[in-house]
Amino acid sequence: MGKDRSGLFEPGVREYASRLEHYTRFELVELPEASGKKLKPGDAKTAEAEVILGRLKPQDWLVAMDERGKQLDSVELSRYLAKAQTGAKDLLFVIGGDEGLDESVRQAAHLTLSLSRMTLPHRLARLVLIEQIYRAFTIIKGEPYHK
Ligand SMILES: C[S@@+](CC[C@H](N)C(=O)[O-])C[C@H]1O[C@@H](n2cnc3c(N)ncnc32)[C@H](O)[C@@H]1O
Repeated sequence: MGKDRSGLFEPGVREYASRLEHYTRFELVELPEASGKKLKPGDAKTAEAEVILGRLKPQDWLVAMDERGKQLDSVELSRYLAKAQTGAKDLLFVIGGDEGLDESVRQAAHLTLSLSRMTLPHRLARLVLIEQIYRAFTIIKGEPYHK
């Protein structure tokens, strides 16, 4: 959720997005956050959830990013990606806005994934996640990036 124009993390995200193009079709979708629109936090999350779930297609595996989710190591994440490839699934990783993700998004998720038990700003979570997706593809290909 939300655009990243901070200049802090976005160059790194762009770099990994361009590296990922060698391995897969990758699209970064920045949906407008509802939290700045004078809605109560709960209402903002519900509004954002409707937009997120409205984009879900039958072939998608939704991965809800949440610090309370399951923790995988990089090799385990690479196996998850490989399994999605084998099953011809599109992975839709969703990072929440300031208020986090609505329960309905977590309920609809194929996997709720934690990057750590610590709360990260969502723009930093985006950078960490995309690096891990890139790393996972290099693991699948047996390339030396992951040591
Ligand atoms: C600022 S955090 C929201 C925190 C919110 N208070 C909550 O309880 O979810 C914004 C988003 O970044 C992502 N995020 C932050 N820390 C994370 C972590 N450790 N693991 C996975 N995702 C994380 C999640 O998608 C979260 O919805």
